[in-house]
Parts: sequence; structure tokens; C-alpha cells
Amino acid sequence: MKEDSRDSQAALLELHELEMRFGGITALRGLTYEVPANIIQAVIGPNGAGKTTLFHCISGLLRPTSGRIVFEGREIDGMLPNRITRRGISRTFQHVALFRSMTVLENVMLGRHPRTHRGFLSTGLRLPGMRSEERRIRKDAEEYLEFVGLSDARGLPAGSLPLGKQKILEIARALATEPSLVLLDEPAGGLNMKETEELGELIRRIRTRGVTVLLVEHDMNLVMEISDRILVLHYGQRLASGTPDEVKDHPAVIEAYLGGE
Ligand SMILES: Nc1ncnc2c1ncn2[C@@H]1O[C@H](COP(=O)(O)OP(=O)(O)OP(=O)(O)O)[C@@H](O)[C@H]1O
Repeated sequence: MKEDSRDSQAALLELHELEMRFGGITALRGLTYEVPANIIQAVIGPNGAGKTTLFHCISGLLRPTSGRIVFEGREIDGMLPNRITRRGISRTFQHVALFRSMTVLENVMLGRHPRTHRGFLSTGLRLPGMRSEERRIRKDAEEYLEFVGLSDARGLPAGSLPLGKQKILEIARALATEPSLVLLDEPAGGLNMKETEELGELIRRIRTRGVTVLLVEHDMNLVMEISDRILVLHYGQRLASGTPDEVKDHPAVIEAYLGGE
């Protein structure tokens, strides 16, 4: 399989002194970090370390209190989520957020055109040129379903799928926006061992396609197995970072996970 040819060392995402405060709680504390293109970058840390807050800031759901987020050389902090998606960042959520009564295929088609196509799928409204546009979107969506291995379920209501497959569907929908960075928030949560293994394979194939993956995950076996780099957060700060081997033997990480808990 072809490896992407982009310079794997160029920073795709830069966090500069990122700070997020909720009243008296500081969820991110002056976080500075760079994510190179074309890697699987995990973000781990004990509960409340700031991982989801970081994802919310990067995806535009939260405006950081201070600091900067630079993506492909441009500042994106404070941009609305839709604009950030158009710039090339998409995400999944800790708790799946699908249109449960719509089909699997329709959910991915919405990812392809998040703003415009919910209306015409549900009302049947057709404007000139829409039929060929819809055909193109449908074809693209089918390719994404094939990529994630959900083609057989394309006509089923999304809500009828088992949780593991709903999580994969969310990933397909995120990929359908053609991101260069995808944020996966606890994709293995609630999955059994076999589903987790398949998820790991899928995440690797996503990277092979040239999409950088930012992964928040509590399943340490999965994180250690597939990540190129790991950032460890603790109280909103960088505690350690490096390869899985570097991080797992880091005394501060061991202390954070086992010592003070
Ligand atoms: N909307 C909010 N209002 C107030 N405090 C918040 C809010 N969101 C997060 N926090 C606080 O910010 C801190 C970081 O929370 P966050 O959810 O980002 O941690 P996390 O590392 O994702 O935790 P977990 O692993 O449990 O999901 C916590 O102390 C949390 O209580």
C-alpha cells in the first residue's frame, strides 16, 4: 500500500500557549505542542486532564481563553466549527452523534455535504443539477463505506447498528469531509476486543491515506500498538511526549497514572 509522500516532519497542527479556563477551573494550561503531518498522534492522560477540552478547542466547539491554534500555517482558534471542517479538520465524539433514523449511507452523505443535503434527503426537494450532484455524493459516500467495511449495512437505519459499527460509521462520516486531520475521541470506548483490533487496523489505513490522526483513547493497548507519538496531559499541561516506548517508561507518567490516583 502506498505511503503518503508529504514531508512527515512538517507541523500540521501547532498549539501555542493554549489556555482554556471554565470559571475557576483551568482545563488547559499554556499547552504548547506540534503535531507533524501523516502520523497517528495519541493524547492520553488521567480523567479530567483536558483531552476532550483540547479536541473541542481544535474543532471550534470552544474558543480558547488564550493562546493560538495553527493548522496548515493558518490560525484557526475562534473559527466556527463548520469553517474548521472546511479547512480540513473533522472529528468524532465520545458519545456517538448519528442521525439514528436515517440510513447508514445517508449519514455518510451528510458528512460529504454537512450543510446542504439534510434538507433534500428528507424532503425530496430537487433543484436543477441536484440529481447529478446527489449521485456523485452517493457514489463518494459508498466508497467511504467500503473503505471502513460497512457497505453491507448501507440501507439500514444507523440507530439499528451495534455500537461498534456506529462508531465506525462516525469515522466514515468524518472522513467524508476529506480532512487532512481527523480527531477521534475515544473510538474504542464500548468495543469488544475483536472490534478494537479492527478499529486499530482502520486507523492505520486512514494514516496510509495521508490523513493525520489525533486520537484520544483510554485503551492503552490500542494506543501503544498503533500510535507514532503520544502526548501525555496532566492537569491541562504536557507531562511527557514521545514514542510509545519513551512514554511508557517515563517516571512522571507512571506516577501520574499510578502514584497520585
Ligand atoms: N464546560 C465545562 N465547564 C466547566 N468545567 C469543565 C467543562 N468542560 C470540562 N471541564 C473541566 O475541565 C477539566 C478537563 O476536562 P476534560 O473533559 O477536557 O478532561 P478529559 O481529559 O477529557 O477527561 P476524561 O478522560 O474523563 O474524558 C475537568 O476538570 C472538567 O471538569
